[in-house]
Amino acid sequence: MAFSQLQAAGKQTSENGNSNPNPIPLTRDVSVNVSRSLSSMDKAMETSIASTDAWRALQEHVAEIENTHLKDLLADQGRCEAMSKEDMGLYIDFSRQRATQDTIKKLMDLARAANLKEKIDAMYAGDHINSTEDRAVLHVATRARREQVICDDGKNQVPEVWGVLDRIKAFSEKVRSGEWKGATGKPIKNIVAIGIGGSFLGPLFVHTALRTEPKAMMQSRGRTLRFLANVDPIDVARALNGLDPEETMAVVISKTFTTAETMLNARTVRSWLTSQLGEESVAQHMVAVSTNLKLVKEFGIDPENAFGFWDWVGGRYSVCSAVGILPLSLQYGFEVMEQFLSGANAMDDHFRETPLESNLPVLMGLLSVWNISFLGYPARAILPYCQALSKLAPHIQQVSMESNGKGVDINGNVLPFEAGEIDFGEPGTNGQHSFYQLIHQGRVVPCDFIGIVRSQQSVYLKDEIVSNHDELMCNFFAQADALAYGKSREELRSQNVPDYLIPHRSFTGNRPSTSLLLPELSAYTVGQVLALYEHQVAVQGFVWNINSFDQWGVELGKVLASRVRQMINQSRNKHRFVNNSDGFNYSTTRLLNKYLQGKTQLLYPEPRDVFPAELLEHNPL
Ligand SMILES: O=P(O)(O)OC[C@H]1O[C@H](O)[C@H](O)[C@@H](O)[C@@H]1O
Repeated sequence: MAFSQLQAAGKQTSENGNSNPNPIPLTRDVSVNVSRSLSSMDKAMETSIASTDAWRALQEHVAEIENTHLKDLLADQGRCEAMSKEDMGLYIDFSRQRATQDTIKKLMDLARAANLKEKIDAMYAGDHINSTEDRAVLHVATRARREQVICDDGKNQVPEVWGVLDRIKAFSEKVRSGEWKGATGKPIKNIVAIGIGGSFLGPLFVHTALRTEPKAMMQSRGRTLRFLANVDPIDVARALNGLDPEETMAVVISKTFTTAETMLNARTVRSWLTSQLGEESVAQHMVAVSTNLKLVKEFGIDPENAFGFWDWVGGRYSVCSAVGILPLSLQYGFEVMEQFLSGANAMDDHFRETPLESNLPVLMGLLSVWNISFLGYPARAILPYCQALSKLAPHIQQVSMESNGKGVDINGNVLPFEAGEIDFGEPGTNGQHSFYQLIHQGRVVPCDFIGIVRSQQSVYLKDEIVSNHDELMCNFFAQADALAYGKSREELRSQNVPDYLIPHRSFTGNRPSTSLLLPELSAYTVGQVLALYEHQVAVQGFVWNINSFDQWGVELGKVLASRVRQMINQSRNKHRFVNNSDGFNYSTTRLLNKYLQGKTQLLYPEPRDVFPAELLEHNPL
């Protein structure tokens, strides 16, 4: 079946009917949107997954689930066994989700109604499922084994992928061994990776995950990897502070090589380098990763020092391409990064080959659709009990929210329900002392608890009854049960809690979570976790029938920022403030003028060619 036919998912089984037994308004209230014509809404409903029998069966099933409590569901051992899965060393326990085996069966029907399997196959087959940009979605090819065949437009992409990986291996070994010399003959010890969004968050997540992993740690001894993402000059100062330009290499990472923030940061760092090492130093001190090698060359970076990737890799899915593998290989060595790629590849195989019923990303994806679209829980907390995973949530935020934060389906019809998920998270136990209060007694936020069996670092003090890592993991086990079971008023009474405190100290429980247990946090398992979450997000999007691989929503702000940029430039050059004829609304005009007035009172530096290195010297951080 062609992908365009798959997109009409749900039509086959559609029987119109608008009854929603759910007390929560899970479909959009279309009556308030006057700009939306009835016929377009009808069309949207007709083609939507929400019009299928499978969707309606789940809506009706909500009432049954509302009559259950997790403390009872957890007493059913058969259910718990059926709802725990283990594969590739990963153990995932879904038994604390507000779902029964019947729910899973109904979700499988939904997956079939959405043509989920066919859509997964279409992705691997290189169909242009990113239809608004007419692109294939093949990040799985960036971690394919050498002998795999993954085609775009009939051409196997894997040899090109390995062509770049082989170059990264050779280049990183040259730099790490000291054979590659900086402009003054010193070896390169520090890497500053300049990039934002997908050209930053994935690499930062993996870097943070590996910093304390024993093998990676050994490989990175004496080396520094820093990231420069924000266009804020404060971020420049923090990224460069204390680095010796003679020993520093900047890796400019940008899929498009046009992103305003990245390009200004790249020019700023170039100026920092050349002001101290001379114009010619760019050749030894700046390299690039991009799909736009023409612009890389125009920027002044030697094409020999540029590492390409392809338009079939979405920015937020690009960490396994040169975007992540180049800076991370420079820091940890290519061998470590190859392990990471293998882990992601293993999860890719699992996703493609495992029947839906035991497919980990599919189950995670379907259960999150259940939580969001049926139970009415739009948020999810990602809670790793592992400090090394502290940048997982920020990365998944982009993967998930930029992918599925959409208002129309893949055919452009307004969605009759809210898609997307609000993701956030912090490592445990830090989060417990911050936002868990809300999760325990306020809003219901389904949680992903992630625990590790063998910690990257081991501390066991002599007089303690458990090791430090055991202490951390006690919380991993306890929190999931606290959310599920809660604490009843009767229990509190039996503990002689005074009456007036009982409402404050009781917990409803029945709050869903998933527990994920990894044997260890190695480069390999980091790759597995990455791909698990990427595919979960794809599953959600495939079921909602949206295009998870474009991101038009980020454009409007960029266009408006460029108008403001022109205005500020004019105001600086012509020493004037904004007036009514400049085309800004009243509020923005006032805000801009407040800003410009404030700036005139400052001793503002004149534009200059070189980065004011003395700023760093005078302001040690
Ligand atoms: O890699 P670049 O082309 O510089 O893009 C960086 C980022 O730009 C935009 O914000 C997009 O929404 C992101 O998806 C992308 O990752």
